[in-house]
Amino acid sequence: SGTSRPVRILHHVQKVAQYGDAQSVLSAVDSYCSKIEWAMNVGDLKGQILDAVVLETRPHYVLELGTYCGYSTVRIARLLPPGARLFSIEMNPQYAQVAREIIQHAGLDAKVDILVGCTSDLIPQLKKKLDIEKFDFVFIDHWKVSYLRDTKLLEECDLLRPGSVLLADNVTCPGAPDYLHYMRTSPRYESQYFPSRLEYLQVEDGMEKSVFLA
Ligand SMILES: Oc1cc(-c2ccc(F)cc2)cc2cncnc12
Ligand SMILES: [Mg+2]
Repeated sequence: SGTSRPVRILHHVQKVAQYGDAQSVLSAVDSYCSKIEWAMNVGDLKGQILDAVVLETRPHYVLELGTYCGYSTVRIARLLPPGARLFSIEMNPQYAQVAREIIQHAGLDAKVDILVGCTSDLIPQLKKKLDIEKFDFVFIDHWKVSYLRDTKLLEECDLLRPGSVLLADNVTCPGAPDYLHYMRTSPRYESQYFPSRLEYLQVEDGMEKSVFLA
């Protein structure tokens, strides 16, 4: 097949979703990935947990680790007040380009910056590059082996404040056992598990919400 899966998703969004309507973009991705071909978007079921945590947190500065096609980026950005900013890190340049076009189709490109590179390289540069002090909300959804390393990097780079909320996808499937153990035993976090299902399937998955204490 000539195109990639993310490009096929983008073409479907551009064909069926209303320009400037974030909800129609989310619905287009979810219908394509539940009926035509599976893709690793957070999906609508876990997406409702993400929505609830974002609304409860009311973040001004948001960091996302792992953009893919931008589904969760749109999901989060559509709930942010004017002036709030979302920075999303994606290491695959093709994914990043598809995400930019899906986010633009949703009319949310003014709130979102996609940074292409490896989280371990970019996280230490964020304070200087973005002139940001701390992140109020972090959505972790990239490679599971990097969850714990990157969380410790956020701490070391002083990018979290008391009350910062971290929400991690896929802590059950594919799983992030070292991250879960750290979050559930560290005195620096208050952690809570939200059981759910893997996107578009009946497989068990879940999200871990962790509040940084100090
Ligand atoms: O939500 C996700 C799901 C899966 C995944 C893949 C294969 C499988 F069999 C089960 C689950 C992989 C991911 C990688 N990065 C971010 N999110 C992901
Ligand atoms: Mg995921």
